Amino acid sequence: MLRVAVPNKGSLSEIAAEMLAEAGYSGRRDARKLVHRDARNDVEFFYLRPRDIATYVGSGALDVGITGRDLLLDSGSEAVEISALDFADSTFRFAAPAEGEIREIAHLDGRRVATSYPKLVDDFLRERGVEAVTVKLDGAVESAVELGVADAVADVVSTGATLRAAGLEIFGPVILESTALLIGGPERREGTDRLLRRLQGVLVARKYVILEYDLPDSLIEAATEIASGIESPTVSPLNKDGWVAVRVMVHRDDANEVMDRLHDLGAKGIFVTQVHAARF
Ligand SMILES: Nc1ncnc2c1ncn2[C@@H]1O[C@H](COP(=O)(O)OP(=O)(O)OP(=O)(O)O)[C@@H](O)[C@H]1O
Ligand SMILES: O=P(O)(O)OC[C@H]1O[C@H](OP(=O)(O)OP(=O)(O)O)[C@H](O)[C@@H]1O
Ligand SMILES: [Mg+2]
Repeated sequence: MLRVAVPNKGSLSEIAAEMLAEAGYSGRRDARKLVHRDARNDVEFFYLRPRDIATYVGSGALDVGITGRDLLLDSGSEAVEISALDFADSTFRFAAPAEGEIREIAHLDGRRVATSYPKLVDDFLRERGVEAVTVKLDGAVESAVELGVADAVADVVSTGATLRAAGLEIFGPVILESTALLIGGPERREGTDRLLRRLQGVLVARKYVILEYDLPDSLIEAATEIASGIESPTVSPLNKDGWVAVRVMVHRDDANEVMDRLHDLGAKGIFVTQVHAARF
């Protein structure tokens, strides 16, 4: 039975649970439950703090887990990235008071940097020869400067709204680009590949739609240039001389533009359907 670590709280938990459900797994019904066994799929889910997941997986206590790249690297665990999961994208950045003196990482020498990711920050600064004191906080790190416990912060940035609201401005290089990951131990356990294929199926289903339309067969080449599909479009005969039916996968975000272009080319009866699941 594959033992899977799933985030029980925070930014990752809801989408992780949604993806597993879309991938055909049953999940816990009660948010206080710590373990859920999906016997049909031969998987057991352990609901854990996102920050602890890399520790469990790296030690071999659990086989795989869903967590953020920033949390994985900060943990110092031996767990490895198996695949990115296309959610919880963020960058990890330094920030200091706008109009202040700290404008580059060299200015952090001898200063205090508040963060929830002390290893990530220490490693980054040490490699660049900067000696700062990291102040470990659990969250709401942006308040640390205003409240006088630090001179700068290093934190997760998505829209930047939290930093702006605290009067802080980003400076220095990107510390890390983070995203949600499927992680595993140093050795890949049996059953991991099946979970990975299912999650990748969910990613494809979220990203693509199926476009179908009818077209004079003389226009197939031009239509393929507009939408070429993953391999190539499926073209079937219609019961009308000189016409074909075409089926093709397109990026969800491009679907309307592609439909407009196919319409202008001469396609008829263009419609879009959802992909519910996929295997590649
Ligand atoms: N605003 C955000 N946008 C995108 N990803 C985020 C955001 N905040 C946190 N993350 C990502 O979520 C993961 C952090 O998990 P964590 O549980 O700490 O989330 P959280 O929202 O900070 O939860 P909490 O603060 O309630 O503990 C990290 O990988 C981090 O990069
Ligand atoms: O750039 P933004 O879109 O504003 O998002 C970034 C903020 O989101 C997260 O905070 P969260 O809500 O998780 O609170 P926390 O600081 O307690 O972790 C993160 O720690 C930043 O503070
Ligand atoms: Mg947070």
